[in-house]
Amino acid sequence: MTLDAQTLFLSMWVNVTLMSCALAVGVHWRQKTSRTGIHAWSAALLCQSAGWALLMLAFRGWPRGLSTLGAAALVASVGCMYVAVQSYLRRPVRPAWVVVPPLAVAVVHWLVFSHFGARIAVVNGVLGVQMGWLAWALLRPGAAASSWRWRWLAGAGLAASAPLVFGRMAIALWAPERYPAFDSPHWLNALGLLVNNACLTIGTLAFLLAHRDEAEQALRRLATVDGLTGVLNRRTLLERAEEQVALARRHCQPLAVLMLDLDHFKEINDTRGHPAGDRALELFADALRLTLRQPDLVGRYGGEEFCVVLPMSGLDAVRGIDARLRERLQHEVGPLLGFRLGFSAGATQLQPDDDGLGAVIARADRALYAAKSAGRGRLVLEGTQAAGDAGPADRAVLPPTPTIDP
Ligand SMILES: Nc1nc2c(ncn2[C@@H]2O[C@H](COP(=O)(O)OP(=O)(O)OP(=O)(O)O)[C@@H](O)[C@H]2O)c(=O)[nH]1
Repeated sequence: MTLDAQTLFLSMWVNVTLMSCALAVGVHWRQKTSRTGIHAWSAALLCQSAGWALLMLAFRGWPRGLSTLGAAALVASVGCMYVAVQSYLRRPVRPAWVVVPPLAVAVVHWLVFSHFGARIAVVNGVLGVQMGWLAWALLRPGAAASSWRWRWLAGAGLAASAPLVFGRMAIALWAPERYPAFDSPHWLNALGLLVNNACLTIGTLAFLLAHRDEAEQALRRLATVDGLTGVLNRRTLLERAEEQVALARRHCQPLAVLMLDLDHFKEINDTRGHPAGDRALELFADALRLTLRQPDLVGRYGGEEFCVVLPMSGLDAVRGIDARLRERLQHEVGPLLGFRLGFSAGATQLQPDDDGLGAVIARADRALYAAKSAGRGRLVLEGTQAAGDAGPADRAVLPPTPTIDP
């Protein structure tokens, strides 16, 4: 069996065109997650398909114009691959890197068209540099936190293609008379078509994997994080807090739980509307996150109620957090919202006889209720007897700070 370049070309062209159409139709344009990356890859395949078709058509007529357009389309195709790669590596896309190479190649190809070696060398040189750079961006160690599977697949395909393209450039530069015409049955053409086809098929698989990984991450995020505020949702908070309680009990370490509830929140909704209420919740959660340390857990416990779990911490830490949060609300959040936001808080510590998280949260909730009953805008501490500590339990009501004035 001999490798027929025309049959190989046709099978590559049909494959690339079908993959491009299937991706464009199969991955909905309105889908929010990882939309840019997969559609950029689909556009790359479409440019490949157009580029190769134009190069073939150039043998039938208007060779200068059609082969110039074909060369520009192939370079534009690698520009679209760059957008796909940057999108999944979460790196910024420089529009100039997408637009300038195909335009420059088109101009130079048109100008040096009568010089066979030069025009082939220019196109292949630019393609080789683009592919080599992309392969490096994908394969270099520590390229991104994203999954190595798709990076490796896409990078390997590009790394295999780049030397072939550079080889074509070298022949065109130094032995143009030996350069095989694109439609001739030469082994170099057959090899190029085979590698190109394999690289694009593997690339499609790689970007589908990247797309799936990103969608999976988005789903995982949706399942663990509260959509409005970005803090943990109640279920995830309780799961992680339960683990922290078990650890604290095993190692006789302190652990504090702080419940916070916005004051007069209903009034904000009623007088300023729900969007203002939502914005207040978002800014409150942001302020809370900024006030906490990395190992602390924060979650939305109910509508305008938040729960904070502080591993390895006692009530002193709670006092500090409460004071810093009130400060932040007054000086940073208030001016952003245009009104003052206040909260009540109740806190407690893990006790040696607590049988689990439920008991600790129930005590913190009671302390929060006491803070509300005592006039809001304050912190109530309950149960200072820490795990492993034999001191008496007490309850302290911290003085109120200015509450909301909606
Ligand atoms: N905008 C908005 N409002 C919410 C959300 N979740 C709960 N709420 C509202 O929060 C309000 C809570 O009202 P209350 O339980 O009376 O609490 P409050 O007005 O803060 O009163 P105190 O806690 O006693 O100071 C209700 O009107 C809920 O509809 C939300 O996600 N967005």
